Amino acid sequence: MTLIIGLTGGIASGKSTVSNMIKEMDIQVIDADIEARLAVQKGEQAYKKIIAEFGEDILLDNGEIDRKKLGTIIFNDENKRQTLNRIVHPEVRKRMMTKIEEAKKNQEDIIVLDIPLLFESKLAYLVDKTILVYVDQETQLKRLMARNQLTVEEAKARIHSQMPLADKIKLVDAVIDNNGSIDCTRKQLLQLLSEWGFNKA
Ligand SMILES: CC(C)(COP(=O)(O)OP(=O)(O)OC[C@H]1O[C@@H](n2cnc3c(N)ncnc32)[C@H](O)[C@@H]1O)[C@@H](O)C(=O)NCCC(=O)NCCS
Ligand SMILES: Nc1ncnc2c1ncn2[C@@H]1O[C@H](COP(=O)(O)OP(=O)(O)OP(=O)(O)O)[C@@H](O)[C@H]1O
Repeated sequence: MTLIIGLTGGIASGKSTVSNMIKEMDIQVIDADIEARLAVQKGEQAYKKIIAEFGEDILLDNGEIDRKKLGTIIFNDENKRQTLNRIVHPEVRKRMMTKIEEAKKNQEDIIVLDIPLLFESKLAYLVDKTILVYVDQETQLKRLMARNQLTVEEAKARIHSQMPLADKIKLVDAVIDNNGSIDCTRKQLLQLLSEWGFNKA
């Protein structure tokens, strides 16, 4: 039996930071953000649909999607965000399901799905256990602004396009508090995996 863990959080709450620690333990991580990038590469169905909906203005000179431009549009317009979600999410789900099936066939003990929108997109049925990477609002805002070079308004628009962490916290099996140091986060992760019977770490 493969234990499937869903790792979620909010934008810039530290999911990639935690999932990198998990990868270092030789546990397979399936990352929804990566699958979403692959799904909109030049020539893919979703790429064509995005151009049909958002126009060729959304492209860079090399024909790839201008992610910065598309981000600015969809994080400031709920209808357009939903349009993009309707195009991209089914493709992401398909890609993740294929990888889950492969992992099961390979009899992996444990795999982790890193899905920012695990609850918003109603994907929790895919996983056995859920972990929330939690930060307080101030830390989230500060880290997001620093990482993506955003103004307060731009960062808040992104945060508000997701379910608040205060609501997600009620839905998960475990919480990793990522307000403190990286070392403190790593300790919580190790403790949790060992509680769930995974001691290879
Ligand atoms: C809007 C896009 C072009 C911005 O690209 P960019 O490279 O700047 O950001 P990246 O893809 O790395 O996403 C960063 C974070 O933004 C948040 N986010 C991304 N898309 C969404 C969305 N539709 N709704 C809410 N939050 C989102 C997530 O927390 C994600 O981890 C891109 O995120 C996208 O295509 N989004 C639609 C697909 C999607 O929902 N992806 C999220 C996981 S399936
Ligand atoms: N404990 C920590 N202390 C200091 N900085 C941190 C900590 N954890 C993460 N960061 C920084 O905060 C930013 C957001 O972290 P990370 O990229 O892991 O978040 P994420 O949840 O994967 O984001 P996204 O949803 O946008 O993909 C990064 O710049 C990261 O280096």
